[in-house]
Amino acid sequence: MYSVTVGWGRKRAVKTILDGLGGHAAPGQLLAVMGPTGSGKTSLLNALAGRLPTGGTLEGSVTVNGQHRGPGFRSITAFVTQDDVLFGTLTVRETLRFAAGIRLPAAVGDAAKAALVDRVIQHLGLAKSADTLVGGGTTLVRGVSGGERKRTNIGVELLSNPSLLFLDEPTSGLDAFQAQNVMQALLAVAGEGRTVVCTIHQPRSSIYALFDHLCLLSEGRLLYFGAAAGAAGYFAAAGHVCPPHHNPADFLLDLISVDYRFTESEAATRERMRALAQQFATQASTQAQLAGSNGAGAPSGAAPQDSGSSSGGGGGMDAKPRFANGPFREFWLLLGRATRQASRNHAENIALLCQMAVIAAVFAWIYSNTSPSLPGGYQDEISLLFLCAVTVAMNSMMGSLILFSLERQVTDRERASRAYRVGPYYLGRTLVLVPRSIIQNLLFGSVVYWATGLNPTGVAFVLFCCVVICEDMTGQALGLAISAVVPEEKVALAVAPMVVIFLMLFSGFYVSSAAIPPVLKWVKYISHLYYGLQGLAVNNFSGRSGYACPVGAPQPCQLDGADILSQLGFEGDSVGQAFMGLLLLMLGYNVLAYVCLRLRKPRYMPLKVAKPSAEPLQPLQ
Ligand SMILES: Nc1ncnc2c1ncn2[C@@H]1O[C@H](COP(=O)(O)OP(=O)(O)OP(=O)(O)O)[C@@H](O)[C@H]1O
Repeated sequence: MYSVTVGWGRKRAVKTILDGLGGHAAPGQLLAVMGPTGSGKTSLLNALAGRLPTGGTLEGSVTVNGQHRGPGFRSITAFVTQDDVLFGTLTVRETLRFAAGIRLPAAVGDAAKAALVDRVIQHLGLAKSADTLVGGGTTLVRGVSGGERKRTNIGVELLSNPSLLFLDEPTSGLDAFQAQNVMQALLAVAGEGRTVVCTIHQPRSSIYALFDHLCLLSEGRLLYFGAAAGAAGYFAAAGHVCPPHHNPADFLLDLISVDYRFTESEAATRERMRALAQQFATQASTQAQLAGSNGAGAPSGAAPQDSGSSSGGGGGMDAKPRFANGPFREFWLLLGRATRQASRNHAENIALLCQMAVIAAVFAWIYSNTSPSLPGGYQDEISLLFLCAVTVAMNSMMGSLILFSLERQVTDRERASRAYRVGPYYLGRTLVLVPRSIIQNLLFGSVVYWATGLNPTGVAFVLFCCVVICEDMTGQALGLAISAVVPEEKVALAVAPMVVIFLMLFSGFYVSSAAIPPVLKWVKYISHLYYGLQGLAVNNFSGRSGYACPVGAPQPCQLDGADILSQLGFEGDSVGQAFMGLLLLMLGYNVLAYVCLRLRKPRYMPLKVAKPSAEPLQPLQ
């Protein structure tokens, strides 16, 4: 039984999603879980695979080869989610090669892994599109067809050689022909001796004919569990005859769907459902008694069970190591994948470079006439430095936040399959951002710096570029930390600008240090904008003189760099201090992001074992 609590306050109630289900799946067979929308198919599949999200109660017993689901269960099963979460910038072969590399131990050897990938490609009918980019998702690349993407997704999971394969709606979103191809591929997978369990909503008749067994659900109750070919006969015996030349799947779904259009029709269909559920429970119980009296064991339809043997794939449930490879190997593989992704994302790379170049050109144009000798000219320089610091801070933070939010679906799926550790992924992904950060900011600095009146020495230019690069990398780390702390992408995107505005306030530009309330003085120490502006200002104004005073000041009047730094609250500071602050913040934000990512691992609901020794319900024949 699976139930959740819904509603708030007085409207709080317990909702039963699955009730009194039982079943058995055998190796070499394809079991389809079918039912109308909302009948509990996905919940049942997740419950069997141990992937129900936390928040609710799950009671029952799930056994594999007579043993309760234990720590080794994950290593012999694979789960294909309804959405094909793959990286669009890798080809089908690269996607599968990566999966083989990361999920199989190094001892298997590269040649054997490549051979295995080729076999999976052949087996799933992907040879024609093996070297085509997967496409779709967040990329603008067209890529392979929906059916090929789905089969690639299945291939990724098959590479871990599972004995038991769960698939949630493998045909959803596919046209009839693609759906047929996918299901035929699954039949071939089952033919290797694996147990395949999939949910399906409305299969065409040729797909229905591929199922060995059928589990029919309606409103969380079992209405039929047995040979798919025998379902029509079973319901005909109960007075519900499938018309000739009719798709049995359509007939069954019409029969077991609740008609919500009118109160009367809803009551009538619910009553029919109750009677069908009752009839099946009686039939299953009679069959169990007969089997018991024949000495074949006593199947029970009361507890949710699934018993899949494991002759076809990875063997028994002996606990394997948590990860197939060591952290160094994971790091290299993940770094390789991230590098490929970054280098293939041409449109994004060009857009980012153009963005920085255009902003830099606008700054250069607007500030090209500023001069220290003009009254208040130093204020223009401060504004320009502040704008540079804000642009870099904002750009880097939003960029990394969006990037990691978009990748999250794939990484969550990979982490749920225990493909790799967080550390190697995090390190590989962030290292790949470094060259981009350097190129972008060198371009930005080169356009802005020499066109405006900033400190015209080579050393000052190099330091300017180093400060913006460091600030950029710190901003990236902050973006990652926000995306890790706030798991919901849209909320994270709303939080990020607020954080920037908050940090901007304490950067030293809008409010001088002296005016900030003492209780908030510490905020500047966690602001990369503060250190960015500090580094840029100290680099620009230190050792310079001859700045004209603002209009209105008693003339003649001149300021030197130290006076201006003092106005900004940076008197006595050095560029080294700014670098140190940025490096420490970068480290701190990265540690925060890493820890949050680790803590935010996918969590699933534990199973309360209700009937430990019950025999699984055998399918009706
Ligand atoms: N965590 C939850 N909290 C509240 N209700 C839930 C929860 N999980 C599932 N449900 C409800 O349980 C019912 C079954 O959901 P489930 O997703 O398993 O159905 P389904 O048959 O897979 O549907 P579909 O074919 O539309 O994907 C639905 O009414 C759903 O709204």
